[in-house]
Amino acid sequence: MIRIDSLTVTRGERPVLDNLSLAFGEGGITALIGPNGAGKSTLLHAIAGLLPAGRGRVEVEGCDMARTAPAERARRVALLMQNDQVTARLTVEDLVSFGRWSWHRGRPGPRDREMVAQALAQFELEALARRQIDTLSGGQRQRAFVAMAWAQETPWLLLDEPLAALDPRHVRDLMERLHAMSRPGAKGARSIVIVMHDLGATARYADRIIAMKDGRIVKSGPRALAMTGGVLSALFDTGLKVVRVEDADTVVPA
Ligand SMILES: Nc1ncnc2c1ncn2[C@@H]1O[C@H](COP(=O)(O)OP(=O)(O)OP(=O)(O)O)[C@@H](O)[C@H]1O
Repeated sequence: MIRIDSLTVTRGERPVLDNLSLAFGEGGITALIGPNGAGKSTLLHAIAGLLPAGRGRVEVEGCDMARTAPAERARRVALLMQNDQVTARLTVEDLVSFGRWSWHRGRPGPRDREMVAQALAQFELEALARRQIDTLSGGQRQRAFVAMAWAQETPWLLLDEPLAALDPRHVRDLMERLHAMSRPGAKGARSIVIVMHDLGATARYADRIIAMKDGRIVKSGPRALAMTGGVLSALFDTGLKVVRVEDADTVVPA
């Protein structure tokens, strides 16, 4: 369970998260949606415990994240930040191995090697394992970062716009994979919170949405109920509607 109580985060003069309260349970994909500057990334950072303790409280499975040591936090949530970059010369395998740091602290064991191998397989990176990160395409690099977060083996996976550099096939492949691994009861199931701008993918794959605007929650709940044309149109200040095409929902201009 993630529980957020009266959370206010101020940058400069104004609150970017404004007295926000919210709770949601394990399992499935929770999509954070909303216009640029709504506060989605800030909320993800707050859940990961990366903001200084301020007004309000964020708990992940009963743990007050702003007051928990980094290594402890890193066993509860893995955060993939937006536009994560590496400047060092690293291979894909090296990068994915970083996901295991909180477990081995510099002395990788068999479990660490097994999880890195699984991560490379899960995200179709085996053929790229020895390539330097800075020689990859944007989409390949993005997959390598998601694999690193996955290898951290946390119950919660927080992903900030992981679809940004992906072509349609890789959007579908990644979302299918995340969807499968977030099913309650799946082997090693993860609960996934994901910032998404792709409303079509949100309509198709999210189980739950949290719609944010101006640092507040406009609507949250099961996707099928909360993600309506009315909510989306008000959220993005443009006419949008949810329609069913073949077996899945998608979003089109109203
Ligand atoms: N370090 C900072 N200093 C000042 N303002 C900041 C800082 N970080 C974020 N903000 C402001 O906080 C607000 C929320 O930013 P945030 O990145 O959380 O939004 P977002 O919903 O993730 O946006 P986007 O969809 O564009 O990524 C924005 O107005 C942003 O300019």
